[in-house]
Amino acid sequence: MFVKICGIQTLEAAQTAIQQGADLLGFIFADSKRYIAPEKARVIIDTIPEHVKSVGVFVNESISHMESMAALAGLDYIQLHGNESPDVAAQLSFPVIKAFSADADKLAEIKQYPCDYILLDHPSGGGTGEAFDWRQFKTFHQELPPLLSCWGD
Ligand SMILES: O=C(O)c1ccccc1N[C@@H]1O[C@H](COP(=O)(O)O)[C@@H](O)[C@H]1O
Repeated sequence: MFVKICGIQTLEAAQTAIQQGADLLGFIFADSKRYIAPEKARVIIDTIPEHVKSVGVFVNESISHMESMAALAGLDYIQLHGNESPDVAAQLSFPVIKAFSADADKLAEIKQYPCDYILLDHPSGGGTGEAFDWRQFKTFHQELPPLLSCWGD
């Protein structure tokens, strides 16, 4: 099991997530009640152990904005959580996690997307905490890059 805990805003939350076995910590740089400024994220990221990786979540931002936020915060991964085209992902200098709405009909589109991880989310979007029926995607991993599944973290 590979676990990502998203919406980290405090050192205490990061430490608790790590103690509970998180592999990835997510920092929200999109419009959200869980937003964190990159400078504040940097302070937290500087304390996390090497085996835990940091992820910055963005929604439909420019490449230059994401690159500079990622450098400022010291991110390991950029998560694209909007309608970013494959070109955007291909131009980023950071490893990419691409979020897709959990829709079995999108398999062909998802397969073409250049990224390191796929993240499946409820069609209502990121940060809603809505669960989807992940059992319908049980066999996806045979055809896709590594898969992260969201259900209200
Ligand atoms: O968490 C947020 O506030 C957020 C805002 C905008 C885009 C993505 C966001 N979070 C990411 O979405 C997934 C799913 O969240 P949830 O299960 O709906 O709470 C979460 O893992 C974050 O990566």
